[in-house]
Amino acid sequence: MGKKNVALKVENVSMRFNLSAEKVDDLKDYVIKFIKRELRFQEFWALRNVSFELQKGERLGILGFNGAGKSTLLKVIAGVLKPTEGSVKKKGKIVPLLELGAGFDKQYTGAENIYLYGAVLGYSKEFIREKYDEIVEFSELGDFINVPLKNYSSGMKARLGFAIATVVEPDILILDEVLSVGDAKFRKKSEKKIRDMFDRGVTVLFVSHSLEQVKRLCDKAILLDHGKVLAEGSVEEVSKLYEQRMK
Ligand SMILES: Nc1ncnc2c1ncn2[C@@H]1O[C@H](COP(=O)(O)OP(=O)(O)OP(=O)(O)O)[C@@H](O)[C@H]1O
Repeated sequence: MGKKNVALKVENVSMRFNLSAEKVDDLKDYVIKFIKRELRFQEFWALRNVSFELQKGERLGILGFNGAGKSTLLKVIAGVLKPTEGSVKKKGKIVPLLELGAGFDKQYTGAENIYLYGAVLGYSKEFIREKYDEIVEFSELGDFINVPLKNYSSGMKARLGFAIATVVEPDILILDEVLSVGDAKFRKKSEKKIRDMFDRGVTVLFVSHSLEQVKRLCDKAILLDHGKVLAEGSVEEVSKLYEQRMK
């Protein structure tokens, strides 16, 4: 495959978080400790030197136990977090389906939230207006679309979030556990929508705790362990290694 087909290049990405190591009781205590320079932060590296490359249309599963750094890596690639070191180069429009509905306001109706959340995702008002009916239909909310979100069940909110976020045609799609939302029927429908995007050659980054789902949807995988890439290769090879480590 030629270089011109590279959709995503992650180079030596490291991400450091500062965890407060000192117990601070209140603001006064904080100020005193700060002045006396007694405040220490413990450094924590959630990602260490992560590098990989994806060609257009490749679908990468990111495997690893709790706290391995999977969500952090997706956030760095989506541009939500700036890496402490390293760089991410991407080609085309990227749509992150991270925490669905994080941009929702409970006081407003579903219809109003379509515009609100759409704006959070960077869509124009005209674009949302054009896609409005399609979003409502996919969400299957019916008359509930005119009810404030505080009266929605969590599955209903997730359905609306998924419908809004997937109405665009992205070049790179980031999926973090989102295929586990909604009931079985909606999950099936979501998976079909995502498969249709696959057919159109979208590049995918996928995190799921369901190994079976990763095997079904991805062709490549990496295994993260304490922020480092432990293995990289075909989804069969890497998931075999992951399964061995589970025992
Ligand atoms: N904002 C933050 N500040 C400090 N530490 C953080 C922050 N975000 C994540 N971490 C830490 O970074 C590590 C990796 O977290 P991350 O959420 O990326 O793991 P994960 O592989 O997605 O885990 P899970 O499978 O549980 O979702 C964890 O130890 C977590 O506590």
